Amino acid sequence: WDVSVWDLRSDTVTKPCDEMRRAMAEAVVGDDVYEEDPTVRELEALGARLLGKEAALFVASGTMGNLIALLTHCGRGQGAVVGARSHIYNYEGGGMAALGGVMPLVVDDGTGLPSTEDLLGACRDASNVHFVEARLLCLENTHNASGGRAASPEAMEPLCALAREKGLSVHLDGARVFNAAVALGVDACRYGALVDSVQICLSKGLGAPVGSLLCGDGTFVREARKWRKRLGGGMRQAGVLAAAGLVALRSRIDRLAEDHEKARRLSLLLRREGLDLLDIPDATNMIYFRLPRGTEPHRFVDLCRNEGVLVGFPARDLVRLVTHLDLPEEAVDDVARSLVKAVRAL
Ligand SMILES: Cc1ncc(COP(=O)(O)O)c(CN[C@H](C(=O)O)[C@H](C)O)c1O
Repeated sequence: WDVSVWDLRSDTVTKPCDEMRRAMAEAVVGDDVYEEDPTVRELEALGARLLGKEAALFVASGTMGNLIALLTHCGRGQGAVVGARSHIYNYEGGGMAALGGVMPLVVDDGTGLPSTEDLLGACRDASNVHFVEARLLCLENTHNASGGRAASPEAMEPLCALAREKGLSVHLDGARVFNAAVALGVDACRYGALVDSVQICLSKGLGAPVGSLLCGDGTFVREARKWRKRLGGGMRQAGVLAAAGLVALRSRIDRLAEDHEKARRLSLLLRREGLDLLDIPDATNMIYFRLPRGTEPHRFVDLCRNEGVLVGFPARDLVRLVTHLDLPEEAVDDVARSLVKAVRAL
């Protein structure tokens, strides 16, 4: 592995392998706006099957998949219940408001999932002219800001049942749902069965260069396809990209356990050297650790880069490390040594 720098900023940095590049070059393609690209159709069918949904739509990114779900489920002035620390609420440019006029109804998701009490509190009496009508509950699994924490289907079930009882649809931001499924040893279908729509990323731990799938029932996906077109997301010969996604879904799901093992081992090594790691229940491929108070983030990032490691900074004194398939197991010890050296140099 002749790599000068190990990139642990995110699992979004994974690059397509030779197998994907061959599949991309050889992909049979057609015009996907006419729904005639056979490789896109095959990818959508496989994604839907893996999540136990009727249909799926290939989209350019996880953000686009989540946005299309919000626009399909909610009308202008209606509310989507979102976690205060969720990606949808914090890192998608406010698309739900900017493009959909959808009102975020923010609840605490400190443990990765909101409580049923907070969900109930967000579902206010829509007949009262003062209140926003909640139409959608958005969940995130694994939960990024909680450290890539995986939630079990059992943990999600009461929220989904209450949402249904209150007449809300449920969307799962499943950018890393396969990390959750693999970490907890459950079939991803069990998550799909709990929700009305689920967005899965092909371009993170699964290693495809581009894209996500938005899965749901046929009616939902037909409406979502219309929203994708309105957003300019209708793609022509996208089978070139979908071919990589097929390799990802066919052969990169189970190996996510390797990324989780790398994160476990790296955590052990960093803890042993006294770094202040956050305890993450049901951890997957992420590590968060605190820096000494008052550390200038950019100084630490530079120190790490000088030691050959790129790190992420989700909050002022919090460092995030994400393991992935482009970080080999044998590099973990080097990464640990480099990070400890950078902390010691602060
Ligand atoms: C839970 C979740 N849902 C959606 C997305 C958006 O996916 P993309 O739009 O980047 O494909 C992300 C990306 N997360 C990225 C990362 O973790 O490095 C950054 C923060 O945007 C995500 O973590």
